Amino acid sequence: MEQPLLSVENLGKSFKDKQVVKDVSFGVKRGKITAILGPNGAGKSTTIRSVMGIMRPDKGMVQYQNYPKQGVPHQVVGYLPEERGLYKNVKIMDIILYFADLKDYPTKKARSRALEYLKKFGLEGKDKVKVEELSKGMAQKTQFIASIIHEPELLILDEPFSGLDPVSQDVFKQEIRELAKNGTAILLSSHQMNLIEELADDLLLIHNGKTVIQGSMEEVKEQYSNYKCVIIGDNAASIFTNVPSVQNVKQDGKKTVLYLERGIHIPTWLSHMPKEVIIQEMTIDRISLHEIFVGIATEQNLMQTVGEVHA
Ligand SMILES: Nc1ncnc2c1ncn2[C@@H]1O[C@H](COP(=O)(O)OP(=O)(O)OP(=O)(O)O)[C@@H](O)[C@H]1O
Repeated sequence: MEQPLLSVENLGKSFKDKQVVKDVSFGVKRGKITAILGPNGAGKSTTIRSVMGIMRPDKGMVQYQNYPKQGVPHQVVGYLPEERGLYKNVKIMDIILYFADLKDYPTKKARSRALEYLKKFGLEGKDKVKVEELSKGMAQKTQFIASIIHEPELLILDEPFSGLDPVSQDVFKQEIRELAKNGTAILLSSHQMNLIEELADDLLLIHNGKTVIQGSMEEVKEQYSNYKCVIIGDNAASIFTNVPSVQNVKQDGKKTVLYLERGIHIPTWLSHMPKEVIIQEMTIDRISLHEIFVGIATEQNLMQTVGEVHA
C-alpha cells in the first residue's frame, strides 16, 4: 500500500488544563484529497496548526515522508489558514511573489504562474490592484493563489470555501481537484458536507479531540451509510413495528424515515412492507455524510444503531 506523504500519529494538544486534541491519527496521500471534519471546537484547526508547526503539540508525531525531522518541510507545503489576512497596502502580484520568495521559488516562474491563476480565477488585469481594494472573495482567491504558487507537494486548506459565492466555490473545487489530479496531497477542513461528499477521497471525522471515523469515502459510506427509506403518507409509526431490519423510525408529520440495518437486500425488504401503508412518495437512499456528521456531533443514538463509532 502507498505510504502517506504526511503521517500524523496520536497527536495531542492542551491549552492550560483543557485537552483540546486528545488522540488524532491520520495520513494524507499524494494525489488524494483528505477531508478533516468535525463540529465547531472539535480541534480541526488545532490539529492543522500542529501539523504546520505553528503550535507545538504536547504529544504525538508529525512525519513527512523521507524528511529526517519531525514536522513538515516549509518549502514544499502550501497553507491557507482559517484566519484570512494579507497585507492591505500591497499589490496582488507583489504579495503572491512575496509568498513565492518565502518558499524559495523562482520569481520569474512565480510571476507567470500568478498571471495564469489570476486569469483562471477571474482576476485578470488586477495584478497591480492593492489588497485593500478587493472584495472578501477576491482576497480569498489571492490568498489561495499565494498558497499554491510554489507548486507545493502538500496543500493544507483550512475552511477554503467559507465566504465564497457558489460560482467561486465551483472555481475552487475545480482547482483543488486539478491539483490532486496532478499529484498534490491535499488536506482540507470544511463544514460544507455536500462539497466534501463531492471532493474528498479520504475522510477523518474528529469529535471532542478524537478520531471517530476514518477511511476512504467508499469505506465510510459502506460502513456508516446504511440505507434509509423515506415514506411520505399519513402513517402511524406503529405500522412499521413489525417490518424487519428497521433500526430506527423517525417521524415528522407525514414524513417517516426508516433507518435500515446494514447489508440488507432491498427488493426482499420491500416485500415486507405492510399492505396498509399509505405511500404518496417513497425513496430509498444511503444516509448522507451530513446525517452521519449530525448523528455524531449531536451524540444522538442514530450512529450507534446505524454504524459503529470508534470512540
Ligand atoms: N490558542 C488557544 N488558546 C486556548 N484555547 C484554544 C486556542 N486555540 C483553540 N482553542 C480551543 O480549542 C478548541 C478547539 O479549537 P479549534 O479551533 O481547533 O476547533 P475547530 O474544530 O477548528 O473549530 P471550528 O469548526 O469552530 O473552526 C476550542 O475549544 C478552542 O476554544
